[in-house]
Amino acid sequence: MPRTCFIFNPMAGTGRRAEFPALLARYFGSEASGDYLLRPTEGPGHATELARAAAQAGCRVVVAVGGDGTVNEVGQGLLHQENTAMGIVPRGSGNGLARHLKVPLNLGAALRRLRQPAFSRMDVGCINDRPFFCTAGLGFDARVSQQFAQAGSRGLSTYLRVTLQEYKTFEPVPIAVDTNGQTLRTDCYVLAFANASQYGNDVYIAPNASLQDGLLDMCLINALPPWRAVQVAMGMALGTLPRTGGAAYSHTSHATVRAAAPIGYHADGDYLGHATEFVIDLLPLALEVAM
Ligand SMILES: Nc1ncnc2c1ncn2[C@@H]1O[C@H](COP(=O)(O)OP(=O)(O)OP(=O)(O)O)[C@@H](O)[C@H]1O
Repeated sequence: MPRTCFIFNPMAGTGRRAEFPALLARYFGSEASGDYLLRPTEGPGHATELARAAAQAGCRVVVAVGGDGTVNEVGQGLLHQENTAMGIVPRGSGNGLARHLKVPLNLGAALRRLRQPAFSRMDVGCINDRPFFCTAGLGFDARVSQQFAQAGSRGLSTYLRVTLQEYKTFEPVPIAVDTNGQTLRTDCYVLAFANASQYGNDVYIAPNASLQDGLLDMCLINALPPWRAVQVAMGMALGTLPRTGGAAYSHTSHATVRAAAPIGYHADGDYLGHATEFVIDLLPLALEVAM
């Protein structure tokens, strides 16, 4: 069995897709020589099956070639698999986890590193039993994920357009958050749980988040009048959100949330639906990564 399996989402990102197999051949030799496996995905969820099968067949590294959605699916397939680490070749639009891990955004450079990777472990979050590797959250960011998925195009400009459009109509929902022995009652504009620091595209929701501290950075934004929206947007872009006063932070490994009305939620930018009850947990160092 080859040591490395590349799981390639041909629909991820905004650029040219056909070039990846040729690039892979340049850095890893030909697939026929048995040096690696290349497995294109055929639709949502397929990367999880392919990753699990590759791990069970004995691959040491399974590489997600795509964005955070592909990383999430591959990561889910590798959870609880001994001796298989996840690599990333960032081919998505946002690439939040890859950026946090400082994986080169240049595909050739990312592939070169994977020829002799360094291994480490990272924490994994769960929201209502769905694993997330980068961020999860309730409220406005989930609404943006929901609308972005339906926008018909991807990339930063679509993301910004959708964000502005949804800002005009989004109404906060009253919530109660139980964590660290306390109950916090507030209106929720955004309640984010950050394992990694950013949403992608270097938009930082929790710039101090660590993948190895056994904790999620919980970030609450409870009102967004226009002046605060500008403050929050600037803080996210510059990585200075904690210093703006526009968001309140705490750290947690377990939280429950009850909402007064159904509220949307997402994991790694994938909109998961609406709910009124949420359980958020952290699995310490549950995934091995190869970078
Ligand atoms: N063959 C396919 N056809 C259509 N969709 C696919 C296919 N394979 C995977 N997908 C789906 O494509 C979605 C988007 O992939 P991904 O998130 O990796 O890219 P992205 O959205 O461009 O990047 P990012 O999440 O970093 O912004 C994933 O949710 C995945 O389930």
